[in-house]
Amino acid sequence: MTRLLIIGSLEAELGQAARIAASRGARLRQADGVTAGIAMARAEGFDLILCDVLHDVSWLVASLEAERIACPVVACGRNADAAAAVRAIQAGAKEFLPLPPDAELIAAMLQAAVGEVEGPIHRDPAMAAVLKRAEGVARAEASVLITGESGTGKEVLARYIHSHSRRASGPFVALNCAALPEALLESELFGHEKGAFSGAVAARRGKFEQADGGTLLLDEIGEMDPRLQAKILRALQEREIDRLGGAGPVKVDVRILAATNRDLAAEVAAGRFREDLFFRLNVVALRIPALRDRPDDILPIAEHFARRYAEANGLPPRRFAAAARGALLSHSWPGNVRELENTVHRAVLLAEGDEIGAEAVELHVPAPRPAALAGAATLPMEPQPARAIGVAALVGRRMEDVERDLILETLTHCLGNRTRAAEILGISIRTLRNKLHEYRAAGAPVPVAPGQMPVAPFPYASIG
Ligand SMILES: Nc1ncnc2c1ncn2[C@@H]1O[C@H](COP(=O)(O)OP(=O)(O)OP(=O)(O)O)[C@@H](O)[C@H]1O
Repeated sequence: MTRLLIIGSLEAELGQAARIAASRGARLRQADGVTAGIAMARAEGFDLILCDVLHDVSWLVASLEAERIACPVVACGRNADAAAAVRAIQAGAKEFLPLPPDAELIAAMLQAAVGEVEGPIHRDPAMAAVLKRAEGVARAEASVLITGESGTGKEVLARYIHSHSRRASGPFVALNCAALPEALLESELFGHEKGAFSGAVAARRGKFEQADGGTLLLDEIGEMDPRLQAKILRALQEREIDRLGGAGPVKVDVRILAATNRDLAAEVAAGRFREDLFFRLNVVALRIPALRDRPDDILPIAEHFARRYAEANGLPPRRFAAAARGALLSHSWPGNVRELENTVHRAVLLAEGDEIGAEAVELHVPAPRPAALAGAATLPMEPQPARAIGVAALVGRRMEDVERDLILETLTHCLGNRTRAAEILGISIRTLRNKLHEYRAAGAPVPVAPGQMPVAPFPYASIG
């Protein structure tokens, strides 16, 4: 179920949008203005915010970013108001929803906000076996540890388990434990009271409380430091958490799913991960095979994304030519489904003619991995972080040049989608914007997302 916050008056067309969203199963909250909306987002957590352009979308986006409240914002306004749409997108809104609302666009927007609701696309027996096991454990309350290389679909599988569980009507909340430094991660997980630390200007519910009655996915749990591991263990055992600066424990009813691309057993052996927490999380283990080990999944997933991105960009649906299918099947997909999705997205935009030809399928052949830099505790065949790939080739270059190239290359890889690029780079969107501004001023070509100019139909599939 999508938790949707609407900022604006529900009297006119926005009310219609709210009714459509509710009829599509969204759980709605409404705020009259941005200040009230931010307070609600801080306290409750949402999957999506729909904000009328009559309100200050730019301030909303900047405040969410400043408070690290990860939630996509879709701006909405009267169809004819193109200038407002452009301003909203420039202010950082993911998309623009023209009013009066179209029921199908709202459905697509809600679906994109919660990710892949249809469940993992699959045809390969190796993946079918994983899903069968996932369905089997979904209805139990046990914790599940999902492992697999980066981009194999661990979060997709976690959502699938949630949607097949008894908690399906409750919230699904995901947190990337590697994305934040320890102190911030702690307040993100457990929440804090007003004044708990300098900068805690208002009380905030943590992810545990937001997931109450539902499921909490702790992604990249292998990156969590031991002190927080102990607090997670306590939350699991006692079913209660302590807000930072709070007066006493708060009861929570949350099922924990954890995901990692590390070999947690090896992390335990190396003394970096608590054994008791490992056993607690690893009640059921699900390992998603790398895409190259389930080749029968490649074409169905590619076709799914070809349809989705054609629709999102207002292009006719096209099939892959035989040579393109051959190229997709012979690639090793070190970035797994995420890489396949990006490749297909790009191919859909580049292809000319009635079919998607091999020339539109741009495949990146990864540089060989220097053995000396390979991480000891990663899974076999794990694609290494960029720092381990070809670092020697960078010696002799200026730091700022390397940074610029990395930023622009990542943005190109993300087809100009700044939110995604900032996520991958681990920097705030504001930092990214400032850097791009500098590069543009210095004459560097900066890629722009095809969906950045709001031309109908709007590419909702790019949310998230
Ligand atoms: N079987 C699938 N069918 C359709 N889409 C998929 C499938 N598996 C993954 N995806 C898509 O691929 C992308 C990466 O998936 P996801 O984020 O779940 O991977 P992950 O293993 O959690 O990655 P990471 O380790 O980097 O967090 C997402 O856009 C997701 O929707």
